[in-house]
Parts: sequence; structure tokens; C-alpha cells
Amino acid sequence: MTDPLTSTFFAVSVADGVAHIEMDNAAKANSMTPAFWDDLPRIAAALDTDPGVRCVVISGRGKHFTAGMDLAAFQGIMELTGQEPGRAAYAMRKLVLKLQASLSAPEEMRVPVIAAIHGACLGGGIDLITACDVRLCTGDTSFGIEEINIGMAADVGTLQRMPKLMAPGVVRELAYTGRRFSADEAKGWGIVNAIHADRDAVIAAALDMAQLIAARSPLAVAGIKQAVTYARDHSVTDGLDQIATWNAGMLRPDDLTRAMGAKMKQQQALFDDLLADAG
Ligand SMILES: CC(C)(COP(=O)([O-])OP(=O)(O)OC[C@H]1O[C@@H](n2cnc3c(N)ncnc32)[C@H](O)[C@@H]1OP(=O)(O)O)[C@@H](O)C(=O)NCCC(=O)NCCSC(=O)/C=C/C[N+](C)(C)C
Repeated sequence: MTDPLTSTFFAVSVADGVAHIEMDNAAKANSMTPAFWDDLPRIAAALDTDPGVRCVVISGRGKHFTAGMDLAAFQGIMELTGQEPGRAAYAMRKLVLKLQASLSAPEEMRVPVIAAIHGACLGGGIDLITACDVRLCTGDTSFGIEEINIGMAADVGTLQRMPKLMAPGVVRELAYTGRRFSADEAKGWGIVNAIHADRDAVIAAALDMAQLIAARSPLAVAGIKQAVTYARDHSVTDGLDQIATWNAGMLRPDDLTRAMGAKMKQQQALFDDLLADAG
């Protein structure tokens, strides 16, 4: 059977509870080829069902995080429009839904995903990072909702998730104009948590954060991820109801005892993995 972590686009490694997914198409600025779209959901699903994985870092090899959609592949997509209009529209909708599912994969994982961003982060790159839990970047990162510059509205997550992460008026400006924006602007708007000196430093910081998360109760971390995403999409009242039900069912005396016992002794608590099939 083929290893689900094997990919022509990504290099994946797992150590001490942290998975590192690296985009590895550096010669083309990690532009998103068909292998990106096919492999990301498969890799995310495989890591998510690995009980030993407790946090994920995603980064890019080479000079850039990602230049977004591979423009050569995009030409191929456009050829669909040469078909009978109804069928072409049907096929295009199906394709966009497939691309959306790929980029929703980080959000749908039980474990947090941290994006370590450097260089260019354009177009599909913004879709990708807005589906992650946490974003860190380098001072030289250049972001852009680039789709308007190729004559289209972003359609795989940016316009839906980004206004929930920062001021909608600013998102509109960036999406309408397609102007690139800096790391300082991104930090000022709260879409990135911190700026680091260079690629090595941002990846090291992301891996350090991932280690801290990996040392926490994986059940509690999964509960937090689910609650924050639920709260984003529902009212406060519904969110409070959701977390009450979650904790009523999922709060584990074992984890509480271990966490509190270790805290009293100023030690690091050790928590059991989630079951392999816990999803
Ligand atoms: C700023 C960029 C990314 C990098 O600039 P640079 O000066 O550092 O490097 P260079 O321009 O020489 O690029 C290195 C090689 O990478 C190739 N490249 C770059 N971007 C792409 C791309 N998007 N697709 C394919 N190949 C790309 C470039 O041709 C060089 O290859 P060679 O050495 O010539 O063989 C700068 O490259 C840049 O601005 N790139 C364009 C970015 C762009 O317009 N991206 C599209 C964004 S729109 C999008 O993502 C839409 C998504 C919607 N959806 C998902 C639904 C399709």
C-alpha cells in the first residue's frame, strides 16, 4: 500500500508529536500544482488519524511560502470554458468545490495547524493560511489577495475566513485592489501573531509553539479547536451551549488530575494520545 504521506509536492516529517508539512516546489516558488490540491487533504487526513500527532506546522522550502495557484495549471482549468456552457459551468463548480475541500483540510483537522510564512504568500497562499489556526511570518513576507489581478474573485476560502480574522473593511480593500501588503500591516491587523527575522527563525518559532501545544492534553486541544471554530460560525449563546455539551461529555478527570498534579509539583504532565480512530 502507498504511504499516504508520500507526495511529489510536499515533504512530511513527524517528530515528538509534531508533524511538519513543507511545500517542496521551490523552483516554481511553491506554486500550487495539481499535486498540491490532491495531496494536501490526503496528508492532513493521514496525520489527523495518527494518534501520535498533536500539532502541525506548514511552511515552504526555498525563497517563498507560496506564489499561489500554478498559473500553467490555471490555463488548463480555463479550457473547461470551451465546452457546452451548462456542462462547463457544472464541471467548474465541481472543481472549485474540490479545491475548497483541499484548503479546508487544515481547518478540519482535530489538531492545530501553524503556518510559518516567509517571502511571497499570494493568492491561494492566503486561502491556505486563513484555514490554519495560527500564522507567524518573517519581516520580508509579502502577502496579496492576488486573484483580482488575474481577473477573478478568490473562491477557496479567503473571502469567507479572512473577514473573521481581521477588519472586513480592510479585507475588502485588499481583495478589490489586489495590492500586496507587508508583514507589519498583517501583524497590525492581527492576522499574524508575530514577525520573525528569517525563514529559519519563523520555522523554529512555529515548531517551538507546536511543541508546547503537543505537551497539552490532546483531548482538551481538540475541544478548543472545535469550540473556537464553532464560535466563529455561530452566536455566543450557541457557542456556550456547544462547549457545555462538549465538556459534559469529553472532560476527562484523568487529564485534569494529571494536569493539576503536575502543576503543583512544577512538572510537565504527560497525557495519553487520542485513539487512532477518534478523528
Ligand atoms: C513574487 C513571486 C512569487 C516570486 O518572485 P521572484 O522574483 O522571487 O521569483 P520568480 O518570479 O523568478 O519566480 C521563480 C520561478 O517560479 C515561477 N512562478 C512564480 N509564480 C508562479 C505561479 N503562480 N505559477 C507558476 N510558476 C510560478 C516563475 O515563473 C519562475 O520560474 P522560472 O525560473 O522562470 O522557471 C513572483 O514570481 C510572482 O509574483 N508570481 C506570480 C504570482 C501569482 O500571480 N500567483 C497567482 C495568484 S492567484 C491565485 O492563486 C488564484 C487562486 C484561485 N484558485 C485557487 C481558485 C485557482
